Amino acid sequence: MAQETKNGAERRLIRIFDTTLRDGEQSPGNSMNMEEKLRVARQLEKLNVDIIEAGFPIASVGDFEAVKRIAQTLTKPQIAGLCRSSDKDIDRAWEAVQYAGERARIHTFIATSDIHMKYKLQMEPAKVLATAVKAVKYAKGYTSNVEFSCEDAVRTRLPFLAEVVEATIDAGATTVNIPDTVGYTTPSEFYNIIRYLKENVSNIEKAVISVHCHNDLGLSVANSLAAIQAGAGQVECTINGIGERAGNCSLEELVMVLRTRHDILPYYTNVATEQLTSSSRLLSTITGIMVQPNKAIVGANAFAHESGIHQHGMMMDSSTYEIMTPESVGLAAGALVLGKHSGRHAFKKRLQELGHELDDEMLNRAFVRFKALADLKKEVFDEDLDAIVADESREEEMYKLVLLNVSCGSLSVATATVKMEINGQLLRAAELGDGPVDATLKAIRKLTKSKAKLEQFNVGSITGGTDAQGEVTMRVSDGNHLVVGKGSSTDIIEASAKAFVHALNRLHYRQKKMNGGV
Ligand SMILES: CC(=O)SCCNC(=O)CCNC(=O)[C@H](O)C(C)(C)COP(=O)(O)OP(=O)(O)OC[C@H]1O[C@@H](n2cnc3c(N)ncnc32)[C@H](O)[C@@H]1OP(=O)(O)O
Ligand SMILES: CC(C)C(=O)C(=O)O
Repeated sequence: MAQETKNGAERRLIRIFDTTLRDGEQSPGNSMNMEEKLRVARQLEKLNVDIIEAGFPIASVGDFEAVKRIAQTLTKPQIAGLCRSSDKDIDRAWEAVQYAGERARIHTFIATSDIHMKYKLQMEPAKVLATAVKAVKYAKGYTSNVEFSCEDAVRTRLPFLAEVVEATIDAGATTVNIPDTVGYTTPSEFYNIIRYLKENVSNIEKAVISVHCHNDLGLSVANSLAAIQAGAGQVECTINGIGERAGNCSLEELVMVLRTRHDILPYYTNVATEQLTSSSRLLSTITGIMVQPNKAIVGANAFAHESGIHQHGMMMDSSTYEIMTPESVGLAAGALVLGKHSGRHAFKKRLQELGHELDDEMLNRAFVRFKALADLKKEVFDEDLDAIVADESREEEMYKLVLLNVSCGSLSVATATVKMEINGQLLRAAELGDGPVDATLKAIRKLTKSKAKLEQFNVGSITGGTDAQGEVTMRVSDGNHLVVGKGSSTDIIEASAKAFVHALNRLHYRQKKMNGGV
């Protein structure tokens, strides 16, 4: 487990437990269907994380099937399924993860803080302790690889936390997780909590201590790092830091802290950091949620130098303003420039570098879109490719936009004519509206008979210049589900129409899934 460094000092392995597909997916706007989850899981495998928490199998049939499929498909990482401390949850988790064979992990949890025990579980501490022990023993009946989490550990009385940790290790837990469920702790406090457990739990060396930090106060990465320094051996984190409320510890940030400051931090991870950018982009493409430009490591500006003094320094030597190289996180230097003369090989290679593995049919469709775009733009950027892939790698489409014609101006009423293919039938409608987007959405609503509500509408430019692609992101709800729709085009009205049709297709898919049709 330990690795020698050049100067003979020991480095400790920090296991990376990725929960993008479980805690990450729990946050609004981030839910994914099975195919999308599988694509993210494949990318996480390339990223070489140690453990993937693929979902919460008892939560829904869809979640169960996704965990099962991921366990059946991936060959390298351990696959964990989360479950409450109850036999039926554990049975269901095992049913899904068992396909990973020796790499299957059951992750069971129960809350241990007074607040959670009293108000949520309405259980006495002794009952919680007994339930936790029983759950771990029951899970051990299926596999030796059992993780136990004390939910809201940070707000748990320390002697009780130590008692639960000791008892669950005795019951067979091989990883014990200490979550900061509500993002409340600070680095020094969390360091002391982990040290307390190290010093007061007699069997602590028999299990790996894990931490799972939320970001409510913006401290999740700092707290995880403090826990590592206190002896934690596993960190739970997510791509782009997504997760409940303000999110989880960001995988890319934590991993790059360990890599960049290896001079003072004697730890290492197995993560292939060159895959970080692709992983981040793939997730954004799938969920439609972009990372803020100034986000550390994967934000669009993370390696951009705009001001003169910085640019001058960079020209003299990049170490003046760069503490890590763009290449180390997968931002390729000297990448092929894609334009209208580029061929399928270069196109496919760049897509792969960006984390997009498309089947032949999707690749062909995306290539046609790429050529059309290259005719309109001088240079096609990575962000343009992400948008094309987002448009093309859609789940089964009930509704297809065939044609859009809009007329508007300061003196005329906006009119939109839309032609769509619905269930193989070509239909056309025209509507007037309060502006071209309103008219377009009205016409689409008329054709699809949809009453879905537009909750949020954002338009942004993918790259610079007047020939840039506009990207529209919408949140649309049908009362039962809230989905994100995305569309891109050099024409923002067309991008809006595509985003709305994308959202309607997603709602249709969710509806079908809810009715058991998927
Ligand atoms: C901190 C975290 O991130 S925890 C993980 C959060 N993730 C999720 O909740 C995933 C999605 N959840 C779901 O789909 C649903 O909540 C389900 C399927 C898990 C449960 O649904 P329901 O049976 O309808 O219960 P509901 O969610 O309303 O309430 C939770 C129940 O679990 C109990 N419970 C909560 N945590 C635990 C636990 N760790 N162990 C045992 N029981 C628990 C609660 O006391 C409550 O019990 P009650 O129904 O007897 O009152
Ligand atoms: C179930 C645990 C690991 C969790 O998600 C939390 O406490 O935040």
